[in-house]
Amino acid sequence: MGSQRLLRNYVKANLGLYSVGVAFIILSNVVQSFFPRVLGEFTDDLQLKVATSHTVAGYSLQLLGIGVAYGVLFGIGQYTNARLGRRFEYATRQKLFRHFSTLSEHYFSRHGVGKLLSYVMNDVTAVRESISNGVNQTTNAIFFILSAFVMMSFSSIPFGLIALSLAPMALIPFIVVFLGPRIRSRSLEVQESLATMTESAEEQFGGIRVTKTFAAEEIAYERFGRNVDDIREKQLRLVRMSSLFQSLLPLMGSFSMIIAILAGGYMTLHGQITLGSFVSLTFYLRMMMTPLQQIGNVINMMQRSRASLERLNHLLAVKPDIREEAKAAHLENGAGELEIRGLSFCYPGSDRRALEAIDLKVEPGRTLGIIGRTGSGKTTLVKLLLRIYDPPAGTIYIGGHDIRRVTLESLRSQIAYVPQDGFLFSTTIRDNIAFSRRDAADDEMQQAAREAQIYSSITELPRGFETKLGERGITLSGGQRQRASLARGFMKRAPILILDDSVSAVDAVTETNIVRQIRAAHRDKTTLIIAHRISAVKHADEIIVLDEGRIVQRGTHKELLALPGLYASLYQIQEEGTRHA
Ligand SMILES: Nc1ncnc2c1ncn2[C@@H]1O[C@H](COP(=O)(O)OP(=O)(O)OP(=O)(O)O)[C@@H](O)[C@H]1O
Repeated sequence: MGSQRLLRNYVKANLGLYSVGVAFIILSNVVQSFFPRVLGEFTDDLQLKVATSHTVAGYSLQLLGIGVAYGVLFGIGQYTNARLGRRFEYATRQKLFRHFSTLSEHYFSRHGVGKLLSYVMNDVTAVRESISNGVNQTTNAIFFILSAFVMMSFSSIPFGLIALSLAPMALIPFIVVFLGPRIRSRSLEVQESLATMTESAEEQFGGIRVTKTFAAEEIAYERFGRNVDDIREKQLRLVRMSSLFQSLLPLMGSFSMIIAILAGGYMTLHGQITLGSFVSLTFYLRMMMTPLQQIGNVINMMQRSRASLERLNHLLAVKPDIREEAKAAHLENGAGELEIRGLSFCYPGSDRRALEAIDLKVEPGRTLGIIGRTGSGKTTLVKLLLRIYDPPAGTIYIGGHDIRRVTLESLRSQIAYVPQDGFLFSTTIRDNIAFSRRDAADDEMQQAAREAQIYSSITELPRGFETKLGERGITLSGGQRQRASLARGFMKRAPILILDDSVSAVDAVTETNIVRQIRAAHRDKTTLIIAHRISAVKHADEIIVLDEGRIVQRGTHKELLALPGLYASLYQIQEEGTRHA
Protein backbone atom coordinates (compact mmCIF):
# COMPACT_ATOMS: atom_id res chain seq x y z
CA MET A 1 0.00 0.00 0.00
CA GLY A 2 2.89 2.31 0.82
CA SER A 3 4.00 2.01 -2.80
CA GLN A 4 0.90 3.91 -3.88
CA ARG A 5 1.51 6.88 -1.58
CA LEU A 6 2.68 9.32 -4.22
CA LEU A 7 -0.29 8.62 -6.46
CA ARG A 8 -2.80 8.41 -3.65
CA ASN A 9 -1.80 11.82 -2.33
CA TYR A 10 -2.00 13.31 -5.78
CA VAL A 11 -5.43 11.87 -6.51
CA LYS A 12 -6.65 12.99 -3.10
CA ALA A 13 -5.46 16.53 -3.74
CA ASN A 14 -7.17 16.62 -7.14
CA LEU A 15 -10.23 14.56 -6.32
CA GLY A 16 -12.66 17.22 -7.53
CA LEU A 17 -11.17 17.50 -10.99
CA TYR A 18 -10.76 13.75 -11.26
CA SER A 19 -14.42 13.25 -10.44
CA VAL A 20 -15.37 15.72 -13.17
CA GLY A 21 -13.19 13.89 -15.74
CA VAL A 22 -14.50 10.48 -14.73
CA ALA A 23 -18.12 11.73 -14.64
CA PHE A 24 -17.87 13.00 -18.21
CA ILE A 25 -16.47 9.67 -19.40
CA ILE A 26 -19.19 7.73 -17.57
CA LEU A 27 -21.84 9.98 -19.06
CA SER A 28 -20.41 9.50 -22.55
CA ASN A 29 -20.64 5.73 -22.09
CA VAL A 30 -24.21 5.84 -20.90
CA VAL A 31 -25.08 7.88 -23.99
CA GLN A 32 -23.19 5.52 -26.27
CA SER A 33 -24.92 2.45 -24.90
CA PHE A 34 -28.16 3.69 -26.45
CA PHE A 35 -26.69 3.23 -29.91
CA PRO A 36 -27.28 -0.56 -30.38
CA ARG A 37 -30.70 -0.24 -28.79
CA VAL A 38 -31.82 2.45 -31.25
CA LEU A 39 -30.27 0.43 -34.07
CA GLY A 40 -32.22 -2.67 -32.95
CA GLU A 41 -35.50 -0.74 -32.85
CA PHE A 42 -34.74 0.68 -36.29
CA THR A 43 -34.11 -2.86 -37.63
CA ASP A 44 -37.40 -4.09 -36.17
CA ASP A 45 -39.31 -1.17 -37.75
CA LEU A 46 -37.66 -1.92 -41.07
CA GLN A 47 -38.43 -5.66 -40.81
CA LEU A 48 -42.03 -5.05 -39.79
CA LYS A 49 -42.25 -2.57 -42.68
CA VAL A 50 -43.62 0.16 -40.38
CA ALA A 51 -40.73 2.51 -41.16
CA THR A 52 -41.42 5.55 -43.31
CA SER A 53 -38.89 7.99 -44.74
CA HIS A 54 -39.80 10.19 -41.77
CA THR A 55 -38.86 7.48 -39.24
CA VAL A 56 -35.63 6.73 -41.17
CA ALA A 57 -34.65 10.38 -40.83
CA GLY A 58 -35.71 10.32 -37.15
CA TYR A 59 -33.57 7.25 -36.36
CA SER A 60 -30.62 8.69 -38.28
CA LEU A 61 -30.86 11.91 -36.30
CA GLN A 62 -31.05 9.97 -33.02
CA LEU A 63 -27.94 7.98 -33.95
CA LEU A 64 -26.13 11.17 -35.01
CA GLY A 65 -27.12 12.84 -31.75
CA ILE A 66 -25.77 9.87 -29.75
CA GLY A 67 -22.49 9.97 -31.75
CA VAL A 68 -21.97 13.71 -31.30
CA ALA A 69 -22.91 13.70 -27.60
CA TYR A 70 -20.55 10.79 -26.99
CA GLY A 71 -17.70 12.56 -28.81
CA VAL A 72 -18.12 15.82 -26.88
CA LEU A 73 -18.56 14.24 -23.44
CA PHE A 74 -15.73 11.77 -23.90
CA GLY A 75 -13.46 14.51 -25.29
CA ILE A 76 -14.00 16.72 -22.23
CA GLY A 77 -13.44 13.80 -19.84
CA GLN A 78 -10.30 12.71 -21.65
CA TYR A 79 -8.87 16.22 -21.73
CA THR A 80 -9.48 16.71 -18.01
CA ASN A 81 -7.73 13.49 -17.07
CA ALA A 82 -4.87 13.96 -19.53
CA ARG A 83 -4.27 17.39 -18.02
CA LEU A 84 -4.18 15.89 -14.54
CA GLY A 85 -1.64 13.36 -15.79
CA ARG A 86 0.61 16.09 -17.17
CA ARG A 87 0.32 18.03 -13.95
CA PHE A 88 1.33 14.95 -12.02
CA GLU A 89 4.38 14.56 -14.27
CA TYR A 90 5.39 18.17 -13.77
CA ALA A 91 4.82 18.17 -10.02
CA THR A 92 6.57 14.82 -9.48
CA ARG A 93 9.65 15.84 -11.45
CA GLN A 94 9.87 19.04 -9.41
CA LYS A 95 9.40 17.04 -6.23
CA LEU A 96 12.08 14.52 -7.20
CA PHE A 97 14.51 17.24 -8.17
CA ARG A 98 13.94 19.06 -4.91
CA HIS A 99 14.34 15.81 -3.02
CA PHE A 100 17.55 14.92 -4.87
CA SER A 101 19.02 18.27 -3.95
CA THR A 102 18.56 17.45 -0.25
CA LEU A 103 20.51 14.21 -0.58
CA SER A 104 24.15 14.11 0.31
CA GLU A 105 27.22 13.66 -1.85
CA HIS A 106 27.53 10.23 -0.28
CA TYR A 107 24.19 9.23 -1.86
CA PHE A 108 25.26 10.45 -5.30
CA SER A 109 28.61 8.72 -5.04
CA ARG A 110 26.68 5.44 -4.58
CA HIS A 111 24.02 6.05 -7.25
CA GLY A 112 24.97 7.01 -10.78
CA VAL A 113 23.56 10.24 -12.14
CA GLY A 114 22.32 8.40 -15.25
CA LYS A 115 20.23 6.08 -13.14
CA LEU A 116 18.62 8.93 -11.26
CA LEU A 117 17.92 10.70 -14.55
CA SER A 118 16.18 7.60 -15.82
CA TYR A 119 13.93 7.55 -12.76
CA VAL A 120 13.04 11.19 -13.31
CA MET A 121 12.29 10.60 -16.99
CA ASN A 122 11.12 7.03 -17.64
CA ASP A 123 9.43 6.20 -14.37
CA VAL A 124 7.56 9.47 -14.08
CA THR A 125 6.35 9.12 -17.68
CA ALA A 126 5.15 5.56 -17.03
CA VAL A 127 3.08 6.73 -14.06
CA ARG A 128 1.75 9.74 -15.93
CA GLU A 129 0.53 7.50 -18.76
CA SER A 130 -1.38 5.38 -16.34
CA ILE A 131 -2.92 8.46 -14.75
CA SER A 132 -4.19 10.00 -17.95
CA ASN A 133 -4.63 7.21 -20.48
CA GLY A 134 -5.11 4.61 -17.80
CA VAL A 135 -7.91 6.40 -15.99
CA ASN A 136 -9.57 7.39 -19.27
CA GLN A 137 -9.49 3.95 -20.77
CA THR A 138 -10.39 2.07 -17.60
CA THR A 139 -13.36 4.30 -16.90
CA ASN A 140 -14.39 4.15 -20.51
CA ALA A 141 -14.11 0.38 -20.76
CA ILE A 142 -15.68 -0.50 -17.41
CA PHE A 143 -18.57 1.90 -17.75
CA PHE A 144 -19.26 1.10 -21.33
CA ILE A 145 -19.43 -2.61 -20.52
CA LEU A 146 -21.61 -1.92 -17.49
CA SER A 147 -23.99 0.42 -19.34
CA ALA A 148 -24.17 -2.01 -22.24
CA PHE A 149 -24.99 -4.80 -19.81
CA VAL A 150 -27.73 -2.75 -18.11
CA MET A 151 -29.18 -1.65 -21.47
CA MET A 152 -29.18 -5.25 -22.70
CA SER A 153 -30.90 -6.42 -19.52
CA PHE A 154 -33.64 -3.87 -19.96
CA SER A 155 -34.13 -4.67 -23.64
CA SER A 156 -36.20 -7.42 -25.17
CA ILE A 157 -33.13 -9.71 -25.41
CA PRO A 158 -33.73 -12.72 -23.11
CA PHE A 159 -31.47 -12.69 -20.04
CA GLY A 160 -30.43 -16.30 -20.61
CA LEU A 161 -29.04 -15.42 -24.02
CA ILE A 162 -27.15 -12.43 -22.58
CA ALA A 163 -25.67 -14.55 -19.78
CA LEU A 164 -24.63 -17.31 -22.19
CA SER A 165 -23.02 -14.85 -24.59
CA LEU A 166 -21.10 -13.06 -21.83
CA ALA A 167 -19.88 -16.28 -20.13
CA PRO A 168 -16.40 -16.29 -21.77
CA MET A 169 -15.84 -12.75 -20.50
CA ALA A 170 -16.30 -13.98 -16.92
CA LEU A 171 -12.88 -15.60 -17.31
CA ILE A 172 -11.19 -12.23 -17.71
CA PRO A 173 -10.67 -11.47 -13.97
CA PHE A 174 -8.88 -14.84 -13.60
CA ILE A 175 -6.60 -14.06 -16.53
CA VAL A 176 -5.82 -10.67 -14.97
CA VAL A 177 -5.02 -12.15 -11.57
CA PHE A 178 -2.78 -14.78 -13.12
CA LEU A 179 -0.84 -12.71 -15.67
CA GLY A 180 -0.85 -9.23 -14.03
CA PRO A 181 1.90 -9.81 -11.44
CA ARG A 182 4.06 -11.53 -14.05
CA ILE A 183 3.84 -8.50 -16.30
CA ARG A 184 4.72 -6.24 -13.38
CA SER A 185 7.83 -8.13 -12.38
CA ARG A 186 9.06 -8.24 -16.01
CA SER A 187 8.32 -4.56 -16.30
CA LEU A 188 10.38 -3.82 -13.23
CA GLU A 189 13.31 -5.67 -14.82
CA VAL A 190 12.99 -3.59 -17.99
CA GLN A 191 12.85 -0.30 -16.11
CA GLU A 192 15.90 -1.28 -14.06
CA SER A 193 17.82 -2.11 -17.23
CA LEU A 194 16.74 1.16 -18.83
CA ALA A 195 18.16 2.98 -15.82
CA THR A 196 21.43 1.06 -16.12
CA MET A 197 21.59 1.85 -19.83
CA THR A 198 21.04 5.57 -19.22
CA GLU A 199 23.78 5.45 -16.61
CA SER A 200 26.11 3.69 -19.01
CA ALA A 201 25.31 6.17 -21.82
CA GLU A 202 25.94 9.07 -19.49
CA GLU A 203 29.29 7.66 -18.48
CA GLN A 204 30.34 6.82 -22.04
CA PHE A 205 29.42 10.29 -23.32
CA GLY A 206 31.02 11.95 -20.30
CA GLY A 207 34.25 10.08 -20.99
CA ILE A 208 34.11 10.42 -24.77
CA ARG A 209 37.29 12.49 -24.93
CA VAL A 210 39.25 9.86 -23.01
CA THR A 211 37.78 7.13 -25.21
CA LYS A 212 38.77 8.97 -28.37
CA THR A 213 42.29 9.85 -27.28
CA PHE A 214 42.86 6.19 -26.39
CA ALA A 215 41.20 5.10 -29.67
CA ALA A 216 39.06 2.83 -27.49
CA GLU A 217 35.72 3.36 -29.24
CA GLU A 218 35.31 -0.39 -29.70
CA ILE A 219 35.55 -0.99 -25.94
CA ALA A 220 32.98 1.72 -25.25
CA TYR A 221 30.74 0.36 -27.99
CA GLU A 222 30.98 -3.14 -26.60
CA ARG A 223 30.20 -1.98 -23.03
CA PHE A 224 27.17 -0.05 -24.18
CA GLY A 225 26.15 -2.89 -26.50
CA ARG A 226 26.04 -5.28 -23.54
CA ASN A 227 23.48 -3.02 -21.82
CA VAL A 228 21.41 -2.78 -24.98
CA ASP A 229 21.43 -6.59 -25.42
CA ASP A 230 20.34 -7.01 -21.84
CA ILE A 231 17.43 -4.62 -22.34
CA ARG A 232 16.41 -6.33 -25.58
CA GLU A 233 16.20 -9.69 -23.82
CA LYS A 234 14.14 -8.27 -20.98
CA GLN A 235 11.92 -6.24 -23.32
CA LEU A 236 11.21 -9.37 -25.36
CA ARG A 237 10.25 -11.29 -22.24
CA LEU A 238 7.88 -8.48 -21.30
CA VAL A 239 6.47 -8.16 -24.81
CA ARG A 240 5.75 -11.91 -24.97
CA MET A 241 3.84 -11.80 -21.72
CA SER A 242 1.93 -8.59 -22.46
CA SER A 243 1.04 -9.69 -26.00
CA LEU A 244 -0.35 -12.96 -24.66
CA PHE A 245 -2.36 -11.01 -22.14
CA GLN A 246 -3.59 -8.44 -24.62
CA SER A 247 -4.69 -11.05 -27.14
CA LEU A 248 -6.48 -13.22 -24.55
CA LEU A 249 -9.00 -10.52 -23.67
CA PRO A 250 -10.34 -9.85 -27.20
CA LEU A 251 -10.24 -13.62 -27.75
CA MET A 252 -12.74 -13.97 -24.92
CA GLY A 253 -14.77 -11.23 -26.66
CA SER A 254 -14.69 -13.21 -29.92
CA PHE A 255 -15.93 -16.35 -28.13
CA SER A 256 -18.80 -14.27 -26.76
CA MET A 257 -19.60 -13.05 -30.25
CA ILE A 258 -19.56 -16.57 -31.69
CA ILE A 259 -21.91 -17.80 -28.96
CA ALA A 260 -24.23 -14.81 -29.61
CA ILE A 261 -24.28 -15.47 -33.34
CA LEU A 262 -24.89 -19.22 -32.87
CA ALA A 263 -27.49 -19.03 -30.11
CA GLY A 264 -29.00 -15.67 -31.16
CA GLY A 265 -29.14 -16.70 -34.82
CA TYR A 266 -30.86 -19.97 -33.87
CA MET A 267 -33.40 -18.14 -31.69
CA THR A 268 -34.06 -15.52 -34.41
CA LEU A 269 -34.64 -18.30 -36.96
CA HIS A 270 -37.14 -19.91 -34.67
CA GLY A 271 -38.88 -16.61 -33.95
CA GLN A 272 -37.93 -16.61 -30.25
CA ILE A 273 -36.36 -13.15 -30.57
CA THR A 274 -36.77 -10.40 -33.13
CA LEU A 275 -34.16 -9.58 -35.77
CA GLY A 276 -33.78 -6.21 -34.02
CA SER A 277 -32.83 -7.92 -30.74
CA PHE A 278 -30.31 -10.09 -32.60
CA VAL A 279 -28.78 -6.98 -34.24
CA SER A 280 -28.67 -5.18 -30.88
CA LEU A 281 -27.03 -8.12 -29.13
CA THR A 282 -24.32 -8.59 -31.75
CA PHE A 283 -23.76 -4.84 -31.91
CA TYR A 284 -23.39 -4.61 -28.12
CA LEU A 285 -20.87 -7.42 -28.17
CA ARG A 286 -19.01 -5.87 -31.08
CA MET A 287 -18.84 -2.60 -29.23
CA MET A 288 -17.47 -4.37 -26.15
CA MET A 289 -14.47 -5.67 -28.10
CA THR A 290 -12.70 -2.29 -28.10
CA PRO A 291 -13.13 -1.71 -24.35
CA LEU A 292 -11.85 -5.23 -23.79
CA GLN A 293 -8.74 -4.45 -25.78
CA GLN A 294 -8.46 -1.22 -23.82
CA ILE A 295 -8.67 -3.09 -20.54
CA GLY A 296 -5.82 -5.27 -21.74
CA ASN A 297 -3.74 -2.19 -22.59
CA VAL A 298 -4.61 -0.48 -19.38
CA ILE A 299 -3.80 -3.42 -17.15
CA ASN A 300 -0.47 -3.77 -18.91
CA MET A 301 0.17 -0.08 -18.47
CA MET A 302 -0.94 -0.14 -14.84
CA GLN A 303 1.38 -3.02 -14.05
CA ARG A 304 4.28 -1.18 -15.65
CA SER A 305 3.43 2.03 -13.87
CA ARG A 306 3.01 0.28 -10.54
CA ALA A 307 6.58 -0.93 -10.84
CA SER A 308 7.69 2.64 -11.57
CA LEU A 309 5.54 4.06 -8.82
CA GLU A 310 7.08 1.70 -6.30
CA ARG A 311 10.51 2.93 -7.28
CA LEU A 312 9.55 6.60 -7.19
CA ASN A 313 8.07 6.20 -3.73
CA HIS A 314 11.17 4.39 -2.63
CA LEU A 315 13.34 7.23 -3.94
CA LEU A 316 11.24 9.88 -2.25
CA ALA A 317 11.47 7.99 1.01
CA VAL A 318 15.28 8.13 1.06
CA LYS A 319 16.27 10.25 4.03
CA PRO A 320 19.11 12.76 3.56
CA ASP A 321 22.28 11.70 5.43
CA ILE A 322 22.98 15.27 6.42
CA ARG A 323 20.11 16.56 8.49
CA GLU A 324 19.56 19.70 10.44
CA GLU A 325 18.78 19.52 14.13
CA ALA A 326 15.14 20.23 14.95
CA LYS A 327 16.13 23.46 16.64
CA ALA A 328 19.05 24.37 14.38
CA ALA A 329 20.05 28.00 14.83
CA HIS A 330 20.59 30.47 12.04
CA LEU A 331 24.30 31.25 11.78
CA GLU A 332 24.46 35.04 11.63
CA ASN A 333 26.71 36.69 9.09
CA GLY A 334 29.86 36.76 11.16
CA ALA A 335 33.46 37.78 10.89
CA GLY A 336 34.55 34.33 9.81
CA GLU A 337 36.33 33.00 12.88
CA LEU A 338 37.02 29.33 12.45
CA GLU A 339 38.04 26.76 15.03
CA ILE A 340 38.57 23.01 14.83
CA ARG A 341 38.93 20.97 18.02
CA GLY A 342 40.15 17.38 18.04
CA LEU A 343 38.55 16.47 14.72
CA SER A 344 38.88 12.87 13.55
CA PHE A 345 36.83 11.47 10.69
CA CYS A 346 36.25 8.24 8.78
CA TYR A 347 34.17 8.17 5.57
CA PRO A 348 30.96 6.12 5.88
CA GLY A 349 31.75 2.48 5.24
CA SER A 350 35.48 2.98 5.74
CA ASP A 351 37.44 2.18 8.89
CA ARG A 352 40.43 4.23 7.84
CA ARG A 353 40.71 7.69 9.35
CA ALA A 354 40.84 10.33 6.63
CA LEU A 355 41.53 12.94 9.31
CA GLU A 356 42.94 12.48 12.79
CA ALA A 357 43.10 14.80 15.81
CA ILE A 358 42.96 18.05 13.88
CA ASP A 359 43.21 21.19 16.01
CA LEU A 360 43.41 24.63 14.54
CA LYS A 361 42.14 28.16 14.85
CA VAL A 362 41.93 30.83 12.18
CA GLU A 363 41.22 34.35 13.38
CA PRO A 364 38.88 36.51 11.29
CA GLY A 365 40.55 37.94 8.21
CA ARG A 366 43.59 35.64 8.47
CA THR A 367 44.79 33.24 5.82
CA LEU A 368 45.52 29.57 6.42
CA GLY A 369 47.51 27.61 3.87
CA ILE A 370 46.94 23.84 3.75
CA ILE A 371 49.47 21.75 1.99
CA GLY A 372 50.08 18.03 1.80
CA ARG A 373 50.55 15.10 -0.46
CA THR A 374 47.68 13.77 -2.53
CA GLY A 375 45.21 11.84 -0.39
CA SER A 376 46.40 13.50 2.82
CA GLY A 377 42.91 14.74 3.75
CA LYS A 378 42.88 18.36 2.51
CA THR A 379 39.58 18.16 0.61
CA THR A 380 38.04 16.05 3.37
CA LEU A 381 38.63 18.91 5.78
CA VAL A 382 36.73 21.28 3.50
CA LYS A 383 33.89 18.82 2.95
CA LEU A 384 33.44 18.66 6.71
CA LEU A 385 33.51 22.45 7.04
CA LEU A 386 30.71 22.68 4.49
CA ARG A 387 28.90 19.69 6.02
CA ILE A 388 28.96 17.79 2.74
CA TYR A 389 29.79 15.03 5.21
CA ASP A 390 28.89 15.56 8.85
CA PRO A 391 31.81 16.06 11.24
CA PRO A 392 31.40 14.70 14.79
CA ALA A 393 29.48 17.19 16.94
CA GLY A 394 31.61 19.65 18.90
CA THR A 395 34.59 19.57 16.55
CA ILE A 396 34.09 22.48 14.13
CA TYR A 397 33.04 25.97 15.18
CA ILE A 398 32.36 29.04 13.06
CA GLY A 399 32.03 32.31 14.94
CA GLY A 400 31.87 30.23 18.13
CA HIS A 401 28.92 28.09 16.91
CA ASP A 402 29.17 24.34 16.50
CA ILE A 403 28.36 23.86 12.81
CA ARG A 404 26.32 20.75 13.65
CA ARG A 405 23.86 22.98 15.46
CA VAL A 406 23.18 25.54 12.74
CA THR A 407 21.07 25.40 9.59
CA LEU A 408 22.82 24.12 6.49
CA GLU A 409 21.73 27.10 4.44
CA SER A 410 23.08 29.66 6.91
CA LEU A 411 26.33 27.69 7.30
CA ARG A 412 26.93 27.44 3.57
CA SER A 413 26.07 31.08 3.01
CA GLN A 414 29.08 31.94 5.21
CA ILE A 415 31.49 30.09 2.96
CA ALA A 416 32.56 30.71 -0.63
CA TYR A 417 34.08 27.45 -1.81
CA VAL A 418 36.03 27.16 -5.04
CA PRO A 419 36.68 23.51 -5.92
CA GLN A 420 39.49 22.29 -8.10
CA ASP A 421 37.43 21.05 -11.04
CA GLY A 422 35.59 24.36 -11.55
CA PHE A 423 32.34 22.97 -12.90
CA LEU A 424 30.51 25.54 -15.02
CA PHE A 425 26.86 25.41 -16.03
CA SER A 426 25.70 25.50 -19.65
CA THR A 427 24.63 29.10 -19.46
CA THR A 428 26.29 32.49 -19.95
CA ILE A 429 29.59 33.38 -18.30
CA ARG A 430 27.73 36.15 -16.49
CA ASP A 431 25.23 33.73 -14.96
CA ASN A 432 28.05 31.41 -13.94
CA ILE A 433 29.99 34.14 -12.16
CA ALA A 434 26.92 35.75 -10.60
CA PHE A 435 25.60 32.30 -9.66
CA SER A 436 24.96 33.10 -6.00
CA ARG A 437 23.86 36.70 -6.59
CA ARG A 438 21.86 36.87 -9.81
CA ASP A 439 20.75 40.43 -9.15
CA ALA A 440 24.23 41.84 -8.54
CA ALA A 441 25.32 44.86 -10.58
CA ASP A 442 27.45 44.24 -13.65
CA ASP A 443 30.45 46.13 -12.33
CA GLU A 444 30.53 43.95 -9.21
CA MET A 445 30.55 40.86 -11.39
CA GLN A 446 33.25 42.33 -13.62
CA GLN A 447 35.31 43.19 -10.55
CA ALA A 448 35.17 39.55 -9.42
CA ALA A 449 36.35 38.53 -12.90
CA ARG A 450 39.25 40.98 -12.69
CA GLU A 451 40.30 39.61 -9.29
CA ALA A 452 40.28 36.11 -10.74
CA GLN A 453 42.43 37.29 -13.70
CA ILE A 454 39.80 36.21 -16.23
CA TYR A 455 38.35 39.60 -17.18
CA SER A 456 40.43 40.18 -20.32
CA SER A 457 39.95 36.61 -21.57
CA ILE A 458 36.17 37.10 -21.32
CA THR A 459 36.03 40.53 -22.94
CA GLU A 460 38.03 39.17 -25.88
CA LEU A 461 35.19 36.77 -26.66
CA PRO A 462 32.75 38.18 -29.27
CA ARG A 463 29.82 38.16 -26.83
CA GLY A 464 31.90 38.87 -23.72
CA PHE A 465 30.14 38.01 -20.46
CA GLU A 466 27.06 36.98 -22.40
CA THR A 467 28.95 34.10 -24.07
CA LYS A 468 27.08 30.85 -23.58
CA LEU A 469 29.16 27.95 -22.42
CA GLY A 470 28.77 24.47 -23.83
CA GLU A 471 28.11 21.56 -21.54
CA ARG A 472 30.57 21.83 -18.65
CA GLY A 473 32.05 24.99 -20.12
CA ILE A 474 33.69 23.19 -22.99
CA THR A 475 34.53 26.36 -24.90
CA LEU A 476 36.93 27.50 -22.16
CA SER A 477 40.37 26.10 -21.47
CA GLY A 478 41.02 24.27 -18.19
CA GLY A 479 42.78 27.30 -16.70
CA GLN A 480 40.05 29.70 -17.87
CA ARG A 481 37.41 27.44 -16.42
CA GLN A 482 39.20 27.40 -13.11
CA ARG A 483 39.45 31.17 -13.07
CA ALA A 484 35.77 31.62 -13.99
CA SER A 485 34.92 29.34 -11.08
CA LEU A 486 37.26 31.39 -8.88
CA ALA A 487 35.43 34.57 -9.92
CA ARG A 488 32.16 32.86 -8.91
CA GLY A 489 33.65 32.20 -5.47
CA PHE A 490 34.88 35.81 -5.10
CA MET A 491 31.49 37.10 -6.20
CA LYS A 492 29.81 35.48 -3.20
CA ARG A 493 31.66 37.86 -0.87
CA ALA A 494 31.19 35.42 2.01
CA PRO A 495 33.17 35.89 5.26
CA ILE A 496 35.09 32.64 4.63
CA LEU A 497 36.78 31.92 1.32
CA ILE A 498 38.07 28.42 0.59
CA LEU A 499 40.19 27.72 -2.45
CA ASP A 500 40.67 23.99 -2.95
CA ASP A 501 43.57 23.70 -5.33
CA SER A 502 41.76 26.36 -7.34
CA VAL A 503 44.77 27.77 -9.11
CA SER A 504 46.42 24.49 -10.05
CA ALA A 505 45.65 24.87 -13.77
CA VAL A 506 46.99 28.37 -14.22
CA ASP A 507 50.56 29.42 -15.05
CA ALA A 508 52.92 30.73 -12.36
CA VAL A 509 52.53 34.43 -13.31
CA THR A 510 48.71 34.27 -13.23
CA GLU A 511 48.87 32.38 -9.96
CA THR A 512 51.04 35.10 -8.41
CA ASN A 513 48.59 37.76 -9.62
CA ILE A 514 45.62 35.88 -8.22
CA VAL A 515 47.29 35.39 -4.85
CA ARG A 516 48.16 39.10 -4.81
CA GLN A 517 44.52 39.96 -5.55
CA ILE A 518 43.29 37.69 -2.78
CA ARG A 519 45.62 39.38 -0.31
CA ALA A 520 44.52 42.85 -1.44
CA ALA A 521 40.81 42.53 -2.25
CA HIS A 522 39.95 39.84 0.29
CA ARG A 523 41.99 41.18 3.16
CA ASP A 524 38.98 41.12 5.48
CA LYS A 525 37.99 37.53 4.61
CA THR A 526 39.09 34.43 6.45
CA THR A 527 40.81 32.51 3.69
CA LEU A 528 41.81 28.87 3.43
CA ILE A 529 44.07 28.06 0.51
CA ILE A 530 44.62 24.40 -0.24
CA ALA A 531 47.42 23.79 -2.69
CA HIS A 532 50.04 21.40 -3.89
CA ARG A 533 52.32 24.25 -4.91
CA ILE A 534 54.05 26.11 -2.11
CA SER A 535 53.95 29.31 -4.18
CA ALA A 536 50.15 29.44 -3.64
CA VAL A 537 50.36 29.34 0.17
CA LYS A 538 53.66 30.90 1.11
CA HIS A 539 52.07 34.28 2.00
CA ALA A 540 49.55 32.73 4.37
CA ASP A 541 49.57 33.80 8.02
CA GLU A 542 49.85 30.16 8.98
CA ILE A 543 50.46 27.02 6.97
CA ILE A 544 49.58 23.50 8.07
CA VAL A 545 51.09 20.44 6.48
CA LEU A 546 48.84 17.40 6.36
CA ASP A 547 50.11 13.87 6.04
CA GLU A 548 47.88 10.82 6.22
CA GLY A 549 45.14 12.87 7.86
CA ARG A 550 47.33 14.43 10.58
CA ILE A 551 48.84 17.87 10.92
CA VAL A 552 52.53 17.09 10.87
CA GLN A 553 53.85 20.64 10.68
CA ARG A 554 52.53 24.15 11.22
CA GLY A 555 53.97 27.66 11.06
CA THR A 556 54.71 30.45 8.62
CA HIS A 557 56.53 29.84 5.36
CA LYS A 558 59.73 31.11 6.89
CA GLU A 559 59.41 29.02 10.03
CA LEU A 560 58.63 25.87 8.11
CA LEU A 561 61.53 26.35 5.74
CA ALA A 562 63.85 26.61 8.68
CA LEU A 563 62.77 23.18 9.96
CA PRO A 564 63.62 19.83 8.47
CA GLY A 565 60.44 18.06 7.36
CA LEU A 566 57.86 17.57 4.65
CA TYR A 567 57.41 21.28 3.91
CA ALA A 568 61.10 21.99 3.40
CA SER A 569 61.55 18.90 1.23
CA LEU A 570 58.47 19.79 -0.86
CA TYR A 571 59.87 23.28 -1.28
CA GLN A 572 63.19 21.91 -2.38
CA ILE A 573 61.62 19.56 -4.91
CA GLN A 574 59.41 22.32 -6.32
CA GLU A 575 62.24 24.84 -6.48
CA GLU A 576 64.43 22.34 -8.32
CA GLY A 577 61.58 21.60 -10.67
CA THR A 578 61.25 25.31 -11.45
CA ARG A 579 65.00 25.70 -11.98
CA HIS A 580 65.17 22.76 -14.39
CA ALA A 581 62.04 23.81 -16.25
N1 LIG B 1 33.90 9.65 -0.62
C1 LIG B 1 34.93 9.00 -0.06
N2 LIG B 1 34.72 7.80 0.50
C2 LIG B 1 35.73 7.12 1.07
N3 LIG B 1 37.00 7.57 1.13
C3 LIG B 1 37.27 8.77 0.59
C4 LIG B 1 36.24 9.55 -0.06
N4 LIG B 1 36.80 10.69 -0.51
C5 LIG B 1 38.12 10.63 -0.17
N5 LIG B 1 38.38 9.48 0.48
C6 LIG B 1 39.69 9.07 1.03
O1 LIG B 1 40.07 9.99 2.03
C7 LIG B 1 41.45 10.27 1.96
C8 LIG B 1 41.68 11.78 1.86
O2 LIG B 1 41.16 12.23 0.63
P1 LIG B 1 41.12 13.77 0.23
O3 LIG B 1 40.30 13.89 -0.99
O4 LIG B 1 40.75 14.58 1.40
O5 LIG B 1 42.66 14.02 -0.13
P2 LIG B 1 43.38 15.34 -0.67
O6 LIG B 1 44.47 15.63 0.26
O7 LIG B 1 42.38 16.41 -0.91
O8 LIG B 1 43.94 14.77 -2.05
P3 LIG B 1 44.22 15.55 -3.42
O9 LIG B 1 45.36 16.45 -3.15
O10 LIG B 1 44.58 14.45 -4.33
O11 LIG B 1 42.97 16.26 -3.78
C9 LIG B 1 41.99 9.51 0.76
O12 LIG B 1 42.59 8.32 1.24
C10 LIG B 1 40.76 9.17 -0.06
O13 LIG B 1 40.91 7.93 -0.71
